[in-house]
Formats: sequence, C-alpha cells, structure tokens
Amino acid sequence: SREMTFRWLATQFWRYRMAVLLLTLGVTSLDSHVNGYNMQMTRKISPPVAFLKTHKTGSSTVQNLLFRMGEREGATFAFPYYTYQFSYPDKFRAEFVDELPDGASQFDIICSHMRLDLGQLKQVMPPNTIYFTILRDPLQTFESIFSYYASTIPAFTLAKKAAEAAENKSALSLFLESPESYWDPKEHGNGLGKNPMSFDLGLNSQQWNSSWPADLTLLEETFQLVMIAEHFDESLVLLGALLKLQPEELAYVRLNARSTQDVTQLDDKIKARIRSWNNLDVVLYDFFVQLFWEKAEQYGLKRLKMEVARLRASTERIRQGCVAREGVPPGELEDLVRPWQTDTVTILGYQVQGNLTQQELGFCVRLVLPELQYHAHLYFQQYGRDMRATFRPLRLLLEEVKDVVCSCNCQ
Ligand SMILES: Nc1ncnc2c1ncn2[C@@H]1O[C@H](COP(=O)(O)OS(=O)(=O)O)[C@@H](OP(=O)(O)O)[C@H]1O
Repeated sequence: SREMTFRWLATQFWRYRMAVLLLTLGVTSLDSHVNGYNMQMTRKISPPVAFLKTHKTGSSTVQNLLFRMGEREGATFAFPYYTYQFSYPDKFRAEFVDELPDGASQFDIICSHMRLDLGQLKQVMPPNTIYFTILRDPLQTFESIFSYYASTIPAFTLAKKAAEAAENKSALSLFLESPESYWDPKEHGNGLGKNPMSFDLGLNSQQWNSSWPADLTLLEETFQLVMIAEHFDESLVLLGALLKLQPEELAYVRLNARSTQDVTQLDDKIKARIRSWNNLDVVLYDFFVQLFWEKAEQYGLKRLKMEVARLRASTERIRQGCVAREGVPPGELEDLVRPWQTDTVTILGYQVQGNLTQQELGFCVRLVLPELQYHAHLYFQQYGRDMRATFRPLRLLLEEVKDVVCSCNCQ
C-alpha cells in the first residue's frame, strides 16, 4: 500500500500537468489532423465494454486505446473507488467501483486492473457488454512479471535476496530451482507469483482442480475475444470488428516496454522450469490461442491479412506524425509522459513531435500517455475531483461519520 500511495501522489502531479496541457486546450473531442491525416471522428455510442486488464501482457497498450475511445465518445468509466486498480489482488467486488457520475445512466467502459469475479462484474456492467481480455506467452509474461515485481511480490523478493548472497546466479534462476521454497500460497501478495494470467482471470491459480474445465468454458462463453499479444495486430483487427472501430482509431504505440537490458534471455532449462511452474497458464494460453485462430478463420484469414496491412499502414503514418523518439529512458522524458518505474526495471517511453498544432498535440500526447497519468486525467474529468489515495482505515471512516452526525444533531 506504500507503493500505491506513492503512485497516487505521483498521479496528483500528473493531473495538474494534464489539466494545463490538455483540458485548457479544449481537445477533449479529438477532431484532429495528424500530419495531414484526417482524424475527423463522429460521435458514436459503442456497446459497453469490459476489458480484463491482465498483468504484463500488453494490456496497457489496449487500455490506452479504450481510454482514447471512451474520451472521444464521452463514455462513462467504471473507475476503482480507490486508486487506479480494483483493490488488487482481492477478487473484484461491485462495491469497489466508484459511484455513477451525475447524469449517467450506466457504465460504458471498465478497463482497470482487477482479479476477475464474473458474477460481481456483471452486476456493474449492462447486459449487452462486450467482454474481452489479452493473454501473452506464459514464458514472456512470467519473465516480465518477475523482473517488474522483484521487489513487490514477497516470493520474488526472497529469491532476490538469496541471489544477492549467491554468486553467479540470477534471482530468476534461483527462484525457479525451487520455487516452492520461496512461494507461500497463503501470502496475500504472492498471487501473481504463479500462473499470473489464471490468477487475474479469477481461476484457481495454485493448482488444477475439478472446477477448471467448467471455469474455462464459462470464460470461453463470456469473453467474445481473447487477444493474443504475439498476434497483437491480428487481435486488434478482430477487436476493431467487434467494437466497430476504424483502422485509424486502432492506432497505438507499444506502452510499458522494458529496456532490453532488463529482459533476461531464457535458455531451454529456464524455459522448461517457467512452463512447469506456470503449467495452468500454459493450458490457459494454449486453449485461447486455438480459439483465437478459430475466430480468425470465421472472420476470414485472407480478409484478416488485408486488414492487418491496412492497420499497420495507418498506424505507421500516425506514429510518424506523433512520435519524435521512441524507447526513451525515463530521465529524458517530461513528467507528463514518463511511465511508472519500479526499482528493478527501466520502463521506456516516447517523446512527441515538437512541431504540432495544439489539436495534434492533444491527440499525440494521449497516444503515448502512460496508464497512471491517463487514468488520473479521466477520473478528474469524470468526477471533477482527484482519485482517492488508498483504503481509509475503518477508524477514520467512523470518525468522519461521527463528525457528520454530530454536526447535524449534537448541539
Ligand atoms: N503491442 C504489444 N505487443 C506485444 N507486447 C506488448 C505490446 N505492448 C506492450 N507489450 C509488452 O507488454 C508488457 C507490458 O504489459 P502491461 O502493459 O500489461 O503491464 S502492466 O501489468 O499493466 O504493468 C511489456 O513487456 P516487457 O517489455 O517484456 O516487460 C511490453 O513490452
């Protein structure tokens, strides 16, 4: 929670920067021209969407696209009551969602980190909601999670400490030699330490049990699309068809990427160990990859190839118009566009072009805007106040209630 508080404090700063740069520019509707490309957007009401934001799978890139879509369309976001995620790693509950803002009749988009509970999520979102998520090869997902959360996930922290004492052994290889000796299943913060994607999907991620097949079937029936990070552009085309988005509305830059120096090359032994430790994620991933290609075939493989080419061409044009430099280390980035860092990895960002009109700048900044900054901005836009910091201790809440009651009745 200390990390969360820091993150939140940081977002307060972003909010003010956003307010100066974006809100006063009046670019909340993105009628922009990016380097001659006509981005005239007509307001359309998309069906409501629930995007399950899994960890370290490319999900921030997808979320950014939804943030832009929602902002363009004036959608109402279901935001967490506290901070930018739904009391993670607790299982999602409807009460974690902030109130419906004045004048709104339903939530249109939910896309912040949560551990899924479908029944609870369905209480929040309208019945015609489109559910989708993204999965990534469990090898890359786990390697990314391990390095990003080496100081946050207790099991990984233990391995990191052990590695500091052992010579010539990386924390990752030490952990994988005997994961059970570092990983305590009862430790609340260890959820992402084993089968992280299954954990995010609300499945039993500790071991296979008899409810797994039925749980998988329910996910298959509920999720209209499970994107695959290794086929990101193909996934986007299918998403575009589902949400009726034009290729230029699907333009993106790869967000939240680590510096290549922080990416561990995996040899065959380590790969086998990651697969065995994350065997449920392997099952999950293989299942949905197969389903993905079935959906792709239904869409038409030739048509898919054509649409991917169209998407890449328009995305390239937009990137060239917006991005001056990619893969920029945090020290060289403005606060506004600097991604959140952890003490174990360097996350790279983007510098936008300097010669843009104000309209273009509004569009391009949003394209490269990291999760926390965009979240804080949209929250402020929706509620006219800042995101709440963190859970308030019950004692403080009770004192507040007492104050309110007393100011009415206590004279
Ligand atoms: N478009 C696309 N295709 C494939 N992979 C992508 C894409 N966008 C982001 N990434 C990679 O996803 C990792 C970040 O994932 P998330 O944004 O889900 O992380 S987070 O949980 O929200 O912190 C991070 O992986 P690592 O660099 O291996 O850490 C990103 O590089």
